[in-house]
This record gives sequence, structure tokens and C-alpha cells, in this order.
Amino acid sequence: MGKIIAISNQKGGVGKTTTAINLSSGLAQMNKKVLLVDFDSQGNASQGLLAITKQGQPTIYSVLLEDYPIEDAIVHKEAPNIDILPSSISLAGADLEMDKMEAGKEELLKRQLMKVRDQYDYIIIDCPPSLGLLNTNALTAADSVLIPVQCEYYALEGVTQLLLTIRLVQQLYNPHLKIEGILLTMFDIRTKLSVEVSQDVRQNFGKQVYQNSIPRNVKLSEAPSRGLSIFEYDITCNGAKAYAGLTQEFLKRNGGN
Ligand SMILES: Nc1ncnc2c1ncn2[C@@H]1O[C@H](COP(=O)(O)OP(=O)(O)OP(=O)(O)O)[C@@H](O)[C@H]1O
Repeated sequence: MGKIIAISNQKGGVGKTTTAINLSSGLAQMNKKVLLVDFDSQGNASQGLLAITKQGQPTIYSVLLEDYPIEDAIVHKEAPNIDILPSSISLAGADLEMDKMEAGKEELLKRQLMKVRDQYDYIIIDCPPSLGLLNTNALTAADSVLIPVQCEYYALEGVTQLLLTIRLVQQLYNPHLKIEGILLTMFDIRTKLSVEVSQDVRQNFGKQVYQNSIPRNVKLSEAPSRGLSIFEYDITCNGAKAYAGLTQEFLKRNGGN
């Protein structure tokens, strides 16, 4: 049964999508069967790997709110060898529509993912930058949360707030939810701030923080415009090396599989 990992941080632009795409791709390179769930209405993960999302293509919105079969909405991409459940702007209003439901609105995503879970080793959810109902759905469906933290001011405050939300979801909907790990992103060894934030986060969260951090690397920001993961775009760059290192560390923490 596949492990479900939510990549979450309510702060925007911290590297959730970049990590979702490149960790999924790294795992696929290690012959893992991966489903990447784009759960952000900006649709960046879908576009970043598929280059385009076709007009009229069924998305996660139809699966959650229009009873569209999840198996039929999943798109396969050959390189990297992963499945993607795409998103679109229609997901933006989903919070409000879901909120009107009587019961079980926090478990909509979980119920759908259960139908395909057996087909995968890992299901990676790219969460939206908010702590609303969509994020609660992701945390309720997940076994664990991977938290990307950008090396900048207020990084610790953001994580502390997310940890409170995680505790609430544990109490209300998902007692088994764990922290998968905290990942330092956009690390720049030349800046004092990056080094200080990195030290602070490591001091506060100890072994939960991955040894591998992700450097600021322009290739990582270029790859999505070509619909490629960093491994297809430029396997020699520092960004690719960092995500390869993260993939290894992630697999090691998960018992090598
Ligand atoms: N390590 C990095 N080096 C350079 N640019 C990066 C890096 N990681 C992400 N970026 C760029 O920073 C921007 C934000 O990254 P990303 O979309 O992954 O963040 P996000 O947390 O998913 O954002 P949102 O909250 O809006 O969904 C993007 O333009 C991305 O290409």
C-alpha cells in the first residue's frame, strides 16, 4: 500500500511545487511507482511536468466534486515515469463548495486516494499555500507531511504555525499523521541570513530536518517552463544533485523503499 505524503507550508513560494515535482521524479528514477497529486489551483505542478494542461481535461476538481472517476483523471507521463492527477483554476472555489457539505468534507481527498493507493509506492500531494479546507483534506489523507522551509526571515514562525495545524488535524481527523521531514530550500551559503536560518531550524527541529538542503539554483526555476523535472533538464546542476541527495535520504528514512 502506497505511502501518502503531503508537501505543505501555508507560506507561498517556499518550494513546495519544486520539491513535489523533483522528489516525485527522483523516486521514479529509483523505479518507484509515483502518483503526483496537484492540489493547488495554480496548477503549477501539472504544468511544470506536463508543460500544458489540455482544455477540458478532467482535473482533481471533477474527481472531488463531480464524481469523476479518479483513474480516468490521472495522466501518465513517460519521462519521468510518473502519474499525475492534474489541477486547474476551478479548484480555487472548491474550498467554499466543500464547506457547504454536511459531513465528511475533510475526507473527500482521502476517500478518492484510497481507490488508487494500492497501485503506487508513493503518492505525493502538492498542497496549496493556505491552511483552509483543501490543506486539511491533504493532511487528513496523508501518512506524513514534508515541510519545505525557505531560508528567510520568519521561517520558524511559519513552521510553528503549521505544526499547530498538524496537531489539530491529528486530534480531529488523522491521529496517525507524522512529520516526514523538514527541508531547507533556496539555501544560499553566501548569505548570512541563509546560514543563520538554517542553523536556527536545525537547532529547533533537530533530526526532523533533512541533512540535504536545496540550494538556490536558477535551473530549478527554469525546468518547469519546459515541462521537465530537474533530472531531465540538467542532471549535472547543483539543484539536480540536491534533489538526488534528498531522494536518497528520503528513501533511507523510509527503510530503503
Ligand atoms: N531552489 C530554488 N532555486 C531557485 N528557484 C527556486 C527554487 N525553488 C523554487 N524556486 C522558484 O521559486 C518560485 C516558488 O517556488 P515553488 O512554486 O516551488 O513554491 P511553492 O511553495 O509551491 O509556491 P506556492 O505556494 O505559490 O504554490 C518558483 O518560481 C520556483 O521556480
